[in-house]
Amino acid sequence: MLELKHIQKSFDGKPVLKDISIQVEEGEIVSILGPSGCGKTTLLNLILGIIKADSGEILYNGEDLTDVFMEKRGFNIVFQDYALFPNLNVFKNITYGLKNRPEISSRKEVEELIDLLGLREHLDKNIEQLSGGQKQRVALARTMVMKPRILLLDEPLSALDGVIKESIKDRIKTIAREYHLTTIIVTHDPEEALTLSDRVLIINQGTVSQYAPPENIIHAPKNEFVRKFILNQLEIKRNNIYALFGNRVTAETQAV
Ligand SMILES: Nc1ncnc2c1ncn2[C@@H]1O[C@H](COP(=O)(O)OP(=O)(O)OP(=O)(O)O)[C@@H](O)[C@H]1O
Repeated sequence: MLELKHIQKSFDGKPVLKDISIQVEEGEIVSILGPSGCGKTTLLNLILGIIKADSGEILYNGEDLTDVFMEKRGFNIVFQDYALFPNLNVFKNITYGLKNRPEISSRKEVEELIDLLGLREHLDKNIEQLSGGQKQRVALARTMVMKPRILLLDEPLSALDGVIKESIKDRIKTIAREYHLTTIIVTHDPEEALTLSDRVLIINQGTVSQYAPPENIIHAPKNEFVRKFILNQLEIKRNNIYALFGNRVTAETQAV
């Protein structure tokens, strides 16, 4: 279990995270959701260990990681821009981290992951020959072969659309379930957070606005912010679509 206790972080004297306390169970998928600039990426970086909190504690299975360096925490992140090596092919990108630490994953485990993520037919390709969704899957595979204790994803679906988005969403869920991997995802999209996660952390003004399973957020929003920011956004999306096409669909349906 990952525990954050009273995390505070300011930049240049301006508080970004004022008091964040949450617990993430082993194998859980948690989304961090909130408006632009609310501190989502900052919180992810604090968990990863790239930056340090001003105060508060980070514990993993009871071990205090607050002052432990990033490399020693054993967490791993897939960055928003994937950060793949353009001069290496897909297979070499996936296995890059194993060069110095081959004991982490066996050849069989690497092969299983390649199949799970549907990458077998792309192994010899260069990175620039891949679509956004394929790059995303390579980035996921590259991170997964290193067997992180926690998988961190920064806006993993933001560059993807439609069917590809749904398929990556399913693969993230499958990986989290199959590997019983604690997964923490930053997103600004309420639909993504609510459909992908076991629990959603909603941050507003540096504090936890609500931290609950998606069904609770939908059926029992804890405050005005959750109602307005999260649920209204979904309602507006829906209404926009129906305002555009609702009548026409009905007319055509009736004509048939
Ligand atoms: N290294 C830094 N130095 C100074 N200010 C920073 C730094 N990193 C983040 N900030 C500030 O902290 C605030 C939160 O940034 P953060 O990137 O965590 O927000 P976010 O919720 O991920 O935003 P977005 O959804 O737009 O990506 C912003 O006001 C940002 O300008």
